[in-house]
Amino acid sequence: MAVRTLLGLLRPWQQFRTTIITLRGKTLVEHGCARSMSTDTTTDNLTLSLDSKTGIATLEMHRKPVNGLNLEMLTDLNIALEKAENEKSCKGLVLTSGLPKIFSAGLDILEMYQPKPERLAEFWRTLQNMWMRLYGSRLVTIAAIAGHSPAGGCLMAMSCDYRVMATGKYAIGLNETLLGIVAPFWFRDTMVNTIGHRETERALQLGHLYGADEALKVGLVDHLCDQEEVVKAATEEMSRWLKVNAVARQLSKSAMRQATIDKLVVRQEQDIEDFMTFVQRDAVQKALGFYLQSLREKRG
Ligand SMILES: CC/C=C\C/C=C\CCCC/C=C/C(=O)SCCNC(=O)CCNC(=O)[C@H](O)C(C)(C)COP(=O)(O)OP(=O)(O)OC[C@H]1O[C@@H](n2cnc3c(N)ncnc32)[C@H](O)[C@@H]1OP(=O)(O)O
Repeated sequence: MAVRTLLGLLRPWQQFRTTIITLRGKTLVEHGCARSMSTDTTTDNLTLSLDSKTGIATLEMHRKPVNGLNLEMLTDLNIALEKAENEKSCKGLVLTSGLPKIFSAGLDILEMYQPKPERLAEFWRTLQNMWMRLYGSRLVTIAAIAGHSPAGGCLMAMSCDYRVMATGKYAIGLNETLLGIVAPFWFRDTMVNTIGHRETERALQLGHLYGADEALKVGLVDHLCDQEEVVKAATEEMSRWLKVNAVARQLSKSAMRQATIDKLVVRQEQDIEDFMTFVQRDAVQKALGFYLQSLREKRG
């Protein structure tokens, strides 16, 4: 409190600071404003910025070409989410993409194809941690989806409290079976919690990718709007959520979600082992190889 009061006496130009942090050999540049306690972070993969007036942070993913979730991207996401979580003045987070026509293509398949075991384990643990952080966040989290969002992209969107999606020819869903792989139990649980058991059962087996209208109909997303409006619509919706008593809302969220998170907490090591065994099977490697090939051939 005393620090805040002192900072308030500083002139605006005295309050800005730039910090450079080096992390895993990469450089994060921070532009912070001491008065608002806000901190903006940009990495190769994302930008986190906080609007100090509203307390709404925007987390924009921009890993080319398709926001594929590799180890580095997931690490950056964990750091950004933790930073927003720990920033007292931050109340809500809009998760979006800076790439056209893509929210996220999900896990970077190259992390799973012909992997090095040590990195594979770290990759999966970092994904688990990112999901637990996002799904259990104290913040109001809204996904602004202006593009495709298969598999891991869909998981991230479902882990938010509310989803705004652009109308258009974009697809969202857990399509793992189309790759010859199986969505892990915590992906499945998150979908069951979002659209119910029967719809999840059907969608998972078929690897169904929903168009925007259909996603709205089954409750996979909550609102549709024009592509250019998704972030604005997400921010407008956020202001409604931020009017609710924060403690009551957070306790309600945790009452609904904590049991699902705890299931992974107690099985985290086993889940890593299961993943490693499954992914390194010959048949799975073959299926992933074919899928990667088909993606490449699609481009011609
Ligand atoms: C017992 C069980 C225990 C444990 C569980 C075990 C198993 C593991 C479960 C793992 C869960 C997996 C989750 C996932 O997220 S898997 C990833 C699923 N993602 C996809 O299927 C999306 C694939 N991509 C697409 O469909 C299209 O790319 C997309 C997103 C619609 C965009 O289309 P477009 O704009 O036309 O772009 P391109 O297709 O031309 O792609 C450009 C470029 O990117 C490459 N690429 C695309 N997606 C991925 C990806 N997910 N990973 C890696 N690379 C990707 C694509 O090949 C192109 O590359 P190029 O070299 O040709 O430029």
